[in-house]
Formats: sequence, C-alpha cells, structure tokens
Amino acid sequence: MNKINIGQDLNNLSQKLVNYFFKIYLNKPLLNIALSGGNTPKKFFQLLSEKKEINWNNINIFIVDDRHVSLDSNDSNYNLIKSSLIDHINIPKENFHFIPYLKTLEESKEFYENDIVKFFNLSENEYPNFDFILLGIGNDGHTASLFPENFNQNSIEITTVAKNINRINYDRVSLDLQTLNNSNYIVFLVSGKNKKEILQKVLKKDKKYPASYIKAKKELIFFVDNAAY
Ligand SMILES: O=C1O[C@H](COP(=O)(O)O)[C@@H](O)[C@H](O)[C@H]1O
Repeated sequence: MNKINIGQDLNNLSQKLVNYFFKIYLNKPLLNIALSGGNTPKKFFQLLSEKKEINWNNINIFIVDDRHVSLDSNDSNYNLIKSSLIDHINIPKENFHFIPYLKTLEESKEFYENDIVKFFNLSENEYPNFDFILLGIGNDGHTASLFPENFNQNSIEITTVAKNINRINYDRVSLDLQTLNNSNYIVFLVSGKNKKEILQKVLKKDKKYPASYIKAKKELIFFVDNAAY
C-alpha cells in the first residue's frame, strides 16, 4: 500500500516535506542525503534553508542526477540546488557532493562514483546507504535520470548515464536503481495537474515506468498536491 501525503498546493506540500525531513533529522542528526533538481523542489529548498534548527555541519548533500552541462547553466541541477539551498545555509564546502562537468560524460560519472565510493568507504559490490533521497517524477515516468530508454532494472552499477536519447536535451549522469533502493527514506515530490496521469500509473506500479521500481529500506512516501492527485 502506497504512503501518500497530500498538500493543498506546492507551498503547503513543501512545508509538509520540511516537517517530514526535520523529523528524520531529529532522529539522526548526522545525515547523508541526495537531492533531485527540476522545478518542483525549489520551494522545498527555500523553506528548508529557513529552518534554523538544522546544523548543516552534520549533513552531507549529494545530487541525484545532473545534465552534462556547465555548472552555471540554468539547466544544471547543481546550479539549482546551490542557488536555492546551499547559498543560504551554513554548510561546509566539502559537504556538498556534486557531479562535475568534465570533458566527457564518462569522466563525470567516474569522478562522482569515486567520490561516493570514497565517502561511504564502500567495498566491491556494496552500495551507499543514503538516509534520505528526494526524487521527482517526469511526465514520461522517469525518475532521477532513469528514463524508459536507458533504464535497466538488473543493472548493478552505483551510477549510470543517460546517453544519446534524442528527445532529451543533454546526456546525464544519475544514481542508479540499486543505489536509490538502498536508501532509508525516499520521497517522491509531485505537483501540478500535468503529473496526474503518470502519478496514477506509478502508484499502480506500472512496470513501463522507471519510477515504479523505486523501493526504500524504511519508507517510500509520495508528497503530492491536490492538482496532481
Ligand atoms: O529531469 C529532471 O526532472 C525530474 C522531474 O522534475 P520536476 O520538476 O518535473 O519534478 C527531476 O526529478 C530530475 O532530478 C531532473 O533531472
């Protein structure tokens, strides 16, 4: 049975999500989290940055996925998370782990994966265990950068790439399915009437869509507004 938390609108939903995140933080003030980009989480990031009770020294922030694009581009998830959250909180520079824009997509992927392996001190065949992951759902059922075209439910990689998919503007690097599913708390944040149809399909676990494969170790919860539900 899906856990769903409904908000009147995106503002109200984002505040509910801050409260949810804060409860997780109170239980475990040392957190390793991964955040998605896109438009939907901006309000959540702003409200989270205003939560003065959070000591960001004890939180490490990773990025769920990013486009292979310069970091100052408006299409960069790094840029979005930095400008709407990181720039407004007191967090040590080394606590923000992002996907660098290197010469090739493969180099960016390798750099990020090495960063994860080192940070979590992983042995071979181990996955990082994030405490909290924020995900979105695209209209095509993608989540992170796991699109119907590049998604492989049997992949054993920590990170993956979305490459040469004609309908998307940029190639991308992403946390892969096993990494996402090895996380404790996963939230899907979904807003707006254009997400209504795909949300119902993902809630019914329609296997055509990568978002339907997400499971969490402790809790998977959908934060949705009235328009999307
Ligand atoms: O492409 C992306 O879009 C999804 C969904 O974004 P949304 O604004 O429509 O919720 C996002 O989760 C992902 O990180 C991003 O790269």
